[in-house]
Amino acid sequence: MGPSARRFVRSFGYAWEGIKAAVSGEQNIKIHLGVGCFVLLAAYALHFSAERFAILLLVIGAVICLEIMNTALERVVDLVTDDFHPLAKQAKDMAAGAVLVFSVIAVIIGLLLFFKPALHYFS
Ligand SMILES: Nc1ncnc2c1ncn2[C@@H]1O[C@H](COP(=O)(O)OP(=O)(O)OP(=O)(O)O)[C@@H](O)[C@H]1O
Repeated sequence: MGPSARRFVRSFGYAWEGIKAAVSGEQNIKIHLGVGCFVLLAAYALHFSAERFAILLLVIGAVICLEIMNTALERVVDLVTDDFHPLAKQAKDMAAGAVLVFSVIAVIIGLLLFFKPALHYFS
């Protein structure tokens, strides 16, 4: 393997370490992962079309990515200051707000995606 290929593989290793650190350190990410797996299983059971499945995967992936970015930002803020700082509060609260906004959108998209297949399944 050449040096650039080795660097490429190593960067995957660092990214994997970041994912593991975020998941093990944050209860919210564990919950979102659990809910995501459950929703994917439910979609499979309801025989979702490829298009519905793709949208669902996109939404679940986006929520988890946002959670990881939020966690990264929390770490950076904690690294910069141990003291109370209004800007630190704003930064953390804004990142948490971004997760909240997309989580609400994700629930709405989920309901829209599940409505027809669930109706079809239970009728
Ligand atoms: N250094 C800081 N200065 C000012 N406000 C802060 C600071 N650190 C955290 N806060 C605020 O205190 C509240 C709780 O933050 P806390 O650190 O307990 O949780 P978090 O870092 O947001 O999330 P987690 O519990 O997952 O680490 C939030 O409103 C956050 O913005």
